[in-house]
Amino acid sequence: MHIESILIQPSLAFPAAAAARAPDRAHWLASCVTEALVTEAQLTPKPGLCDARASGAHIDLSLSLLVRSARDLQPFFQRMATEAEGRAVTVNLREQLGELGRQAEVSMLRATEGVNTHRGAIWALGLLVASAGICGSGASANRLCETAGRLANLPDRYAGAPPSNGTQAFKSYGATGARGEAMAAFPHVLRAALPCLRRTRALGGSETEAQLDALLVIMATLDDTCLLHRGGKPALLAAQDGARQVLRAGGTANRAGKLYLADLDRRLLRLWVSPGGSADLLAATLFVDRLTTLRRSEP
Ligand SMILES: CC(C)(COP(=O)(O)OP(=O)(O)OC[C@H]1O[C@@H](n2cnc3c(N)ncnc32)[C@H](O[C@H]2O[C@H](COP(=O)(O)OP(=O)(O)OP(=O)(O)O)[C@@H](O)[C@H]2O)[C@@H]1O)[C@@H](O)C(=O)NCCC(=O)NCCS
Ligand SMILES: Nc1ncnc2[nH]cnc12
Repeated sequence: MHIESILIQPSLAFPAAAAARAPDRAHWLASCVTEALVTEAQLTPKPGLCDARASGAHIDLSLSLLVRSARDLQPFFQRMATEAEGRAVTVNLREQLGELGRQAEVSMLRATEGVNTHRGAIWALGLLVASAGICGSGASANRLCETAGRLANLPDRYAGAPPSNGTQAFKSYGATGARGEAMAAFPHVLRAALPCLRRTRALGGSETEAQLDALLVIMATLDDTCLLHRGGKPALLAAQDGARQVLRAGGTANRAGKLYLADLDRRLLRLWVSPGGSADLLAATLFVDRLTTLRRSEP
């Protein structure tokens, strides 16, 4: 291949020095993000969300669209990991990641013909994949979330402040949404979902049951702006109460828990609301779990 044609390839458009440092690890990290997003999308039956059965409380979503979106985003996550590799947590890095995040959002909307499939996931998993680049292999879940939180707390001069569901949810309900969760170092991932995922597995539950329980434990306390902006406080409370009811019944590995889960799904569909932020945080949990339990497979 001629040198000029290499230089204009989009996948090589980022700093050559950074790309040369650890392309294999960045590629692997990005493939773990995609795997986490696809696993979340395929997980069935999720309450109110799009899954392998149906579109949930969405007219414009499908499992194949979520999978396409997850695959489309992989090169952006790889660039975020490459960019962060071995760097310190600085405003400069935060702004570079913000630019990549905005480019990823544009690409997602192009790939899905305007459907917002993964805006929250780009934010949460973008910060976490960058954190994995900064921390290097072998970092604990605690360190990964704490480093991602430090990045989220830094200002990004170029972010702009377009009106969004998040800003509206903050004005109306004081909910800090996706920003607040990241700035607090992902407490729903670290202290709720990850322990829950591992507990259900340890108790002999199936992988599906463990992932569903992890989703429900997030839903039980998260101020999910997707629920708030479509259904207000009643939708948020219905989702939180319903999730707690399943967990109190012993989770989805139990018969009663399964029945309450089906009940919750019906309630959310009746209200026509969907916990999209909780779905993103489940994907974030699966990513952190993958990085902290299968270290031997890291390049
Ligand atoms: C910093 C941003 C996240 C700002 O975004 P925004 O101001 O909109 O903030 P939030 O609403 O709080 O969150 C954005 C998305 O995050 C998900 N989410 C919601 N609540 C939480 C929560 N408590 N914790 C974590 N994550 C949360 C959620 O994403 C999912 O839902 C989306 C689908 O929603 P839906 O309502 O169906 O569709 P819409 O089209 O939005 O609604 P309609 O109006 O059509 O009804 C789907 O995307 C899921 O992913 C929230 O939507 C961030 O966006 C930002 O600044 N980005 C720039 C890039 C950047 O800086 N990146 C940094 C490095 S990676
Ligand atoms: N499975 C899903 N259904 C609806 N919205 C989502 N956002 C992220 N994952 C989702």
